[in-house]
Amino acid sequence: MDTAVSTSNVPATSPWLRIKHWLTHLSLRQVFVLVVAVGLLAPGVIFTLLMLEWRRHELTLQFRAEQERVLETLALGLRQPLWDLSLNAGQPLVDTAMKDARIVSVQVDGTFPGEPFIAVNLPERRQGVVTHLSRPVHFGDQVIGKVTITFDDGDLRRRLAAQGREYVLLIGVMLVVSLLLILLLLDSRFLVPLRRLSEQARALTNHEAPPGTVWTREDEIGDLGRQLEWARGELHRLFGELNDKNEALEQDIVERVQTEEALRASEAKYRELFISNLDGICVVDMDGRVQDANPAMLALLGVPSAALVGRPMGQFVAEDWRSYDDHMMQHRVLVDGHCNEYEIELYRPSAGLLPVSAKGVLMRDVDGRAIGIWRILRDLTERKAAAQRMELAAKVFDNTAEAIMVIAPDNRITSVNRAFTDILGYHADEIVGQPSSVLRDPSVETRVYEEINANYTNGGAWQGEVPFRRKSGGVFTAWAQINVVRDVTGRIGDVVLLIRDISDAKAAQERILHLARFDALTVLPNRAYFRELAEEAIAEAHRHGVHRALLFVDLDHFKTINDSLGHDVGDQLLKEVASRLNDALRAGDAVGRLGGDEFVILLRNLDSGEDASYVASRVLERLARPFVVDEHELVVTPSLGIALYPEDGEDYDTLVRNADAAMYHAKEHGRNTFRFYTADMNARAREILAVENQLRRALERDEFVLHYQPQVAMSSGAIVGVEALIRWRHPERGLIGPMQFIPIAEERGLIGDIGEWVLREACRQNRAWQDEGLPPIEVAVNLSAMQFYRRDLAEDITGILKETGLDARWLALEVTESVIVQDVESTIATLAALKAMGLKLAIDDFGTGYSSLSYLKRFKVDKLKVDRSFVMDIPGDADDSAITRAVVNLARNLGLQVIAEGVETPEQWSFLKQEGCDEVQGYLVSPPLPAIDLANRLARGAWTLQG
Ligand SMILES: Nc1nc2c(ncn2[C@@H]2O[C@@H]3COP(=O)(O)O[C@H]4[C@@H](O)[C@H](n5cnc6c(=O)[nH]c(N)nc65)O[C@@H]4COP(=O)(O)O[C@H]3[C@H]2O)c(=O)[nH]1
Repeated sequence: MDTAVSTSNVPATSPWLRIKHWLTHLSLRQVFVLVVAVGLLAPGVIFTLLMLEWRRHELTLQFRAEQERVLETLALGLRQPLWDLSLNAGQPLVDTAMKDARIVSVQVDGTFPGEPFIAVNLPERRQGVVTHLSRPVHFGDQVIGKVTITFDDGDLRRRLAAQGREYVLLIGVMLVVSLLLILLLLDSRFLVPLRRLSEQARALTNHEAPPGTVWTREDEIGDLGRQLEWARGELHRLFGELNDKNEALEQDIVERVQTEEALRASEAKYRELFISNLDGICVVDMDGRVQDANPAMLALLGVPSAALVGRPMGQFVAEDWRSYDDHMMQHRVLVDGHCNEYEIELYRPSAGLLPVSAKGVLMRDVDGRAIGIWRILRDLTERKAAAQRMELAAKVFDNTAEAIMVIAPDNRITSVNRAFTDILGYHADEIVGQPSSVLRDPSVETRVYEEINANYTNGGAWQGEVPFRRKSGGVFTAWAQINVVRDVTGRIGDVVLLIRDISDAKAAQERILHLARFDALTVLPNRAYFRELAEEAIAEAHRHGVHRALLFVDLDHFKTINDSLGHDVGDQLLKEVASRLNDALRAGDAVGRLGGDEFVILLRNLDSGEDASYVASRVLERLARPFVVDEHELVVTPSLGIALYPEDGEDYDTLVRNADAAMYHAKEHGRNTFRFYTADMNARAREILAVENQLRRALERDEFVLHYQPQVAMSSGAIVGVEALIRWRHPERGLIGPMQFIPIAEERGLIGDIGEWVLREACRQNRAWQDEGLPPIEVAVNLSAMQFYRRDLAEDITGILKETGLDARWLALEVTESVIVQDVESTIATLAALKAMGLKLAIDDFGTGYSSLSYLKRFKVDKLKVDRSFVMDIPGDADDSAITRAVVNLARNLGLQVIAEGVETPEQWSFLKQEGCDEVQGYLVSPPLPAIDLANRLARGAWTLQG
């Protein structure tokens, strides 16, 4: 750097100085190259020049000799030709000489004047310096001519130049080889070691890490290197030691500073701890005087620092506790170095006593000598209040009526109250520590409990019904309120369960639900619930594309039984019917009660409509057997209507409506049967409804009229009685027969009033005929089941007879066989009562019902009426003839009269007469006639079979 500066200051004027400056800045390698180059080049050049000069001289001499020799030769050779002046002889000699390229010209002159004898000149050979040499030609002693040769030294010069180039090349090669060898030597012997020395020296100056240089050479450089390496190693070691000492010193200083800082921080921290501690802390000396107190202690005692510091601590301990506190300090703290927490009361000058927990720790100096006591006091007011609350909570826990159970996070039961042991039957010792799962109802899927667990774990609280298992194994449903207690970090701690046994409430709820769904009497699904079931089944059928059937079941004449035998009997009967209906069904089918005597059956397993008819038949069959209720043997037949899903309706209401219509149809067709719904039934159902409405007003409007059909004695042909048959003079439809409205009136409960009207009118008319002076006859009146089973039937009839003035013996009552067998015992009693009044009694439609012959004997009837259905086909039909014959014989054997109805032909008449029938009634004698016509007929006298 300094050199460079000085370089720039060198005046550029002096070339010598510039060269000197340049030389001083050359590197060692450059200097060596320069020295070797100059050292080798200068002698080489001088040697070359000397050699060249020597060579030129030698070649010049050699050239001169050759010139002399050529000249001599030619002069000798031309002596004769010149003498002879023979050009032919001289010319070849000259030409031979001219073959030498260095000869430019040859001229042979004779001594005679004129032209040279021979002259040959080749000027183009002239390239260098030319030399003219001449020699006389002697012949003997005579000079006869002269030979002159011109020589060119171009060849000589060329040879000299070539020689020079060879020398230069030789010297160049020598120089390069020498330089290379020298540089190689220089590099390996000097420059590389020097560089290493230089690096060593640099490492030495920079106190760098030891390079680990090893010098093996034994020359001066190696020696120097080793010395340097040793010096560097020593220096490094010394620096290392210095550094270590330095670092140790620094570390020492840092540690000391840190210790001081830590001490300061610790002091500050402990001071802060002391100041900010919520517990009252004070330092008392060995005399018990307060040295220092934290704000909490001042607050605890309610005094300022000045009032406490320097005062004996004992002054602030309640008198009662002073000696105890003193004892703890003297015998615990001073002896053991500390004491456990104990309770005392502080005396606060301005606020009275305060319960505190106290603690003491002995303070020692560095030599372990006791120098004071740390006194730590904690307000116990809150803790005591909490303890009281805990005590209260424990009392509540123990005395509450609900079972309480606490479950730890590991699902083990940690505590239970008394109610728990009462309700679940476990003693606390038995259940505490057990997993809560022991209380699970084993029949309930674990999943249910897992869901409950998840609910309260996620929500923090949950309440609902949980099934539990008592120790006894019994299970019950409890209403559980579950609360999760979390710690301050939000982690789930204990789980508290309040368990209330709701089995009773649940049972009550189930009963209510049952009541809401099931008919209380028959325990069948009620109207609403059956609808639910049916709608469900319909929806299911809709989904699966299958069939269903709805059967509407109505009991024939149930109202009669209910009204006559009382509701208790009716209820019992319905229960029995329900039970038999249930029995008639297959699994999966259902029966419900719509109300009264109406039942519905839902058939689920249905392949076709035929299946429904099988079930309907089975129902008919099951209900056909008499029911025994309270000693009454009752026969109840049902009428069934069947509607199919989806053909007859796609919803429940439509299906019920259509099944109902079909049921009416069944009733119209003689009851105790079933009918499938057909589209026109609804029209019929509407018509029935219309009829019912009109019927209700028909009595008021006096639209009924009685026709009378004569009954004649077969023996005499005399009219012995008439059957009163009702007709309805409908304002629009004209005269309507009883079959079109009596079943409806019976079904809708209208028959009572109508029947009473018929009775009254028939009695009135009969009395009127008698009053007219016509021969007295019996008037037979049909009694519906409902009328027949009315409790006050006898009373009513007595009243009517009295009212109309008809003697009882002129009134006959016809009751169908199916009615009287409904309740045999009642029938017997009723018939006896009627009989006692002096009335005549006939069993209508005899042979169609199921009357047992034993009953027949007990029924005090006067007459059996062979049903028209048998009479119709006699005498042609053997069966009907046999039945008719049997009935006639039976009547005779029992001492009863027998009358055949529906007699239309003389053959029937003859047959009946032959069999011994007493009376006949039928178109053969007369159709039913208005009263006036009948009177005329009566007046005409006896009827005889024409022809
Ligand atoms: N084919 C045919 N029929 C004959 C012949 N002789 C009479 N009849 C009909 O047979 C029915 C006889 O009455 P029933 O068997 O008591 O059957 C009666 C009876 O059960 C009921 N009925 C009629 N009036 C009353 C009534 O005032 N009260 C009650 N409860 N039922 C009545 O209506 C049923 C039908 O009465 P009606 O239509 O008047 O039909 C009458 C009568 O017109 C005959 O030779 N051939």
